[in-house]
Amino acid sequence: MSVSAVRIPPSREVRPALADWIQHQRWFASSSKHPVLSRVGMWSLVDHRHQVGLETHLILDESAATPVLYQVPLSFRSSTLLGGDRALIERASIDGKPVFIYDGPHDPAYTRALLGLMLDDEAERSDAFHDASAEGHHALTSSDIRVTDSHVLRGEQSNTSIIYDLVHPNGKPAQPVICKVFRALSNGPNPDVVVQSALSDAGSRLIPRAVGNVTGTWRDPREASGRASGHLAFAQEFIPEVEDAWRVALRSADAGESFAAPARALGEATAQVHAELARLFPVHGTTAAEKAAIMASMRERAAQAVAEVPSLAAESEAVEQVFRLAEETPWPDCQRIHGDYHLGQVLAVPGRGWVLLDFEGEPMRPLLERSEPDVTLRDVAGMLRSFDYVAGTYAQSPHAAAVSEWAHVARDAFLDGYIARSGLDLRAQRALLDAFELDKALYEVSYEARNRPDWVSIPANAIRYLARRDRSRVDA
Ligand SMILES: Nc1ncnc2c1ncn2[C@@H]1O[C@H](COP(=O)(O)OP(=O)(O)O)[C@@H](O)[C@H]1O
Ligand SMILES: O=P(O)(O)O[C@H]1O[C@H](CO)[C@@H](O[C@H]2O[C@H](CO)[C@@H](O)[C@H](O)[C@H]2O)[C@H](O)[C@H]1O
Repeated sequence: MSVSAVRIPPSREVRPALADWIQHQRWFASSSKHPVLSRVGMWSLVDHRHQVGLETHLILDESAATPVLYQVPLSFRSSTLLGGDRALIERASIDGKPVFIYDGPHDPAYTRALLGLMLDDEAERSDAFHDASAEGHHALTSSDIRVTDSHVLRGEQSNTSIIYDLVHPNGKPAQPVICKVFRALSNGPNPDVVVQSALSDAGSRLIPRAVGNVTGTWRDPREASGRASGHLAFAQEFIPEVEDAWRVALRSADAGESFAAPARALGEATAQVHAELARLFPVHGTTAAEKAAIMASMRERAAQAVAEVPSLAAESEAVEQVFRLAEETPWPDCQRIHGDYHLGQVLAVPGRGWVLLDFEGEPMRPLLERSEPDVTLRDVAGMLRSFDYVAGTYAQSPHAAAVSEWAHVARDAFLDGYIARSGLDLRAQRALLDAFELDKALYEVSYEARNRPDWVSIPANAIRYLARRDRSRVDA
């Protein structure tokens, strides 16, 4: 029986079962026990068999000081989805008929329609009441493919990623695709899509090939104009059975192996991506206003970190001294960068080397700010912090001292690789690099306090060290 005609009635109300389900999702950011939810938009996709209703609801949560808008794709079936028990949100009765409502990314009808929207450049509009639309765009290099299977990527994720198994029209297996469905929506282009699509269209092998994306416009009570537009989903080549650099590094540190060669290669890859970004996007001398804004943001983060971990107040003067030194040195140019660069954002791909992911920037920054040109040293500093995190992870183990040395060697090798490929003498920019590294550790204190309180000591200890380290040495 077809349920494609079934619609949740056009009200702003969110059904109680859906409200309850949303609160338990990993991507639901609010810590409030009483979210204030309303439906502000919706669009439908067309199931190619016309048997499943596919609606994407835009649900606003106003329980926090800053309201958050979520993208919630749902599928409506007249009978149960085989193997879909864990994705069932509600068993409802609409217009006297039984309807099974599922989390869309787990329903093959939704995943197929979503990829089709991108590859066929289709557009979907909702009615006047729901006032939203979605449009698919295929990438330059996308090819003719057919979906054979799909599943949701497991693990801790702030968005929801769908992995597709695909075949070419002749039945031969095609490279699988991963499609990230952005959950928290903001006005403006998403840097993850913009930056990686540009790199991919230019033929870069240092990021996964782009396949397509979905953009949308919607009514948005958070905007002064009442409307917003931005990216809703992004599909890329999926590189199966690979590990990220964080896992590779942890294993290497645990085994007591030197990470010098991989870290050097990572430094080279990082410099290469920065060079490609400088070719594809504008580069300009950092203005006094940009410098002032970055320094102000560093001081804001320092205050925030002290608010999270009051004992860090003892470091405030030393932190300020690092910032003052940074202000006095000449600054390099501004350009597009990764923005939240760490070992978890890099894949180790046999035969291809390091491949960078997730150019979305720091999740705790507003989206529009994350698309602004920045100093490449921010990425370099992010990765230096990540090597320190490996050491921090083993801080209580019997071989803590050896892992600390492991991290020191890895940091130095990473800088060597970056310098060799970029031709920039990073060590001559030590004062500024130190400030960016301290800034990242300050950000991490707030990030960990909110997300993984057990980890706070890693960046907090780093702040104590970085604020007071001997600056007469030029190594990492
Ligand atoms: N193209 C890809 N190929 C292989 N694995 C990927 C790919 N994209 C993402 N992943 C895996 O998914 C994880 C989450 O992806 P990420 O882009 O960081 O999502 P999020 O922004 O939701 O955290 C990555 O750490 C990686 O393990
Ligand atoms: O990957 P995301 O974009 O969600 O980034 C956030 O989460 C990261 C943790 O998953 C966090 O990274 C911090 O922890 C890493 C180890 O798990 C470490 O390698 C990084 O250096 C450290 O910053 C990241 O800061 C945060 O934005």
